[in-house]
Amino acid sequence: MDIIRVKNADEGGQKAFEIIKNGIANGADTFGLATGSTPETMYSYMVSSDMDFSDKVSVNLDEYVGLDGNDEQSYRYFMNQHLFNHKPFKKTYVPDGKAEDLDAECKRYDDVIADNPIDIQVLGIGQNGHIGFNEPGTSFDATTHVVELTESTVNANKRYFDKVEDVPTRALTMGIRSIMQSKKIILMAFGKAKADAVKGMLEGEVTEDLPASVLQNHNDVAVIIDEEAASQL
Ligand SMILES: N[C@@H]1[C@@H](O)[C@H](O)[C@@H](COP(=O)(O)O)O[C@@H]1O
Repeated sequence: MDIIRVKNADEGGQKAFEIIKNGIANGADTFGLATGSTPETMYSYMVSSDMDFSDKVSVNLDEYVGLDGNDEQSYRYFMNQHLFNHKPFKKTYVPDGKAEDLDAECKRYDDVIADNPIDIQVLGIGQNGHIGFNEPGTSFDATTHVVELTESTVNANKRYFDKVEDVPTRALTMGIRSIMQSKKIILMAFGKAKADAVKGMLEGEVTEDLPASVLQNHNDVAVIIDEEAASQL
């Protein structure tokens, strides 16, 4: 893994943006995208650039079950606000959290991923080492599936909701197997709360107990970490 140490989230977002830019110069046209506070600076750099993404495709990692794209807490809404409303893409995919048949939606999303192989996948990391919404214990062979979120994840994400009871307890997520099929992966982690997960991911054993550790088995990963996230290394 290529470990890129930066001062803060702003510099990290800039580095990630440069990797995206170089990727595009080398033919990348399908991007696996992530939500959360971590990639926000990268999206800002994309939005304020003069780049055109109108022939690019995006495939997002995950969505809360029960939230519709107009809901301000949905990941579809987040993506529209932070990127797509400013920089239109040719096509943007996010799992449908309101699908009546969630199993069928998982199958449909696997077809989307198969039809749009990801050139560059952007990831954040949860405090417990989750990627996307693949919580500890998820099989490395998983494809798109419905997950019951752990208490740690619900608590970490409650800051976006009025009260903790409003945080959905289930989500649809791309599986680890699909994430690992991306040609290139950029994982960003900023802040002290991520330090233990970052240490486990980089220095621990490869184990389903810490999903991000699977990235040790991928041959093209850039890990962008700030000083606080690197503080346990
Ligand atoms: N499903 C998302 C992940 O994709 C994200 O990496 C994680 C960390 O979020 P943040 O970047 O806000 O710390 O939160 C959520 O669980």
